[in-house]
Amino acid sequence: MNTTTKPEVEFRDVNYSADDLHILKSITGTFPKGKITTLVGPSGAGKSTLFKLCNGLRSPQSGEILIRNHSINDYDPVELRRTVGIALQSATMIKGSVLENLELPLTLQGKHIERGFAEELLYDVGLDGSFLQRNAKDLSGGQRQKLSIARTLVNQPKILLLDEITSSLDRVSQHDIEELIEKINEKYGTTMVWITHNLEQALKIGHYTWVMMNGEVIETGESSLLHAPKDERVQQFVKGELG
Ligand SMILES: Nc1ncnc2c1ncn2[C@@H]1O[C@H](COP(=O)(O)OP(=O)(O)OP(=O)(O)O)[C@@H](O)[C@H]1O
Repeated sequence: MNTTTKPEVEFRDVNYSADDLHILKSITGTFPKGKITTLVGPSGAGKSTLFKLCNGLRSPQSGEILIRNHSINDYDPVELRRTVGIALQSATMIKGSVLENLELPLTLQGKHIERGFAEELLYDVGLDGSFLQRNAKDLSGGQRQKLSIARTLVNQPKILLLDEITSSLDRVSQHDIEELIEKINEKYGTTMVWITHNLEQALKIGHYTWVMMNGEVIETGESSLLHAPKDERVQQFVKGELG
């Protein structure tokens, strides 16, 4: 990895256990600032758990996590949630309009969204302003995912965690989402970390890649590492011989 790239998130020997299970083992590494890092690995490798550590939903038993050069422990929970946004495969919506769903992060703070900002966010994800009054439950899967991404942008996060956001979408919607993530990354300089099972997507979208297995980080570097991994287990994984 290019050593001149600044880390936006840094893990120093991080260990996490739950129910006597050692889920994350001595995680050390960085997600570089302003770049898209893809996180790949077999099912159960610990990828989603790593995300939960990044946004404070879980705390490690040992080690240190730095977010923008500050210990995660120094952030108050609201500030951390604003700094680190997360979008999930499920793109869960509340009952109501697109507008009500979009402004949810502000409603929770007792505020409303300004119309112009709402329209800009929809524009960023390829939806026009006429969507605002539509019922969120009538959106297609791809549109719902776009709205979910727009909603994470309301707080203007510096870091965006994307957990399998295209896995349940058809190829066209998948491609749409990939393009808009690249666009958002360029427009706002948002640091992105994207968990994906799709290695083709990881190669296409990621500037960097982390490969995780059994709670460990096995290989990291520029995404092209997936063409010629050094580690034998990663070689097997990219050939589809592991989960
Ligand atoms: N609270 C918990 N208690 C016990 N085990 C847990 C808990 N949370 C996660 N695990 C286990 O930790 C391991 C890692 O889970 P995690 O969801 O992070 O993997 P993943 O790499 O995201 O998998 P997938 O690609 O299938 O989503 C799994 O074996 C899971 O069952």
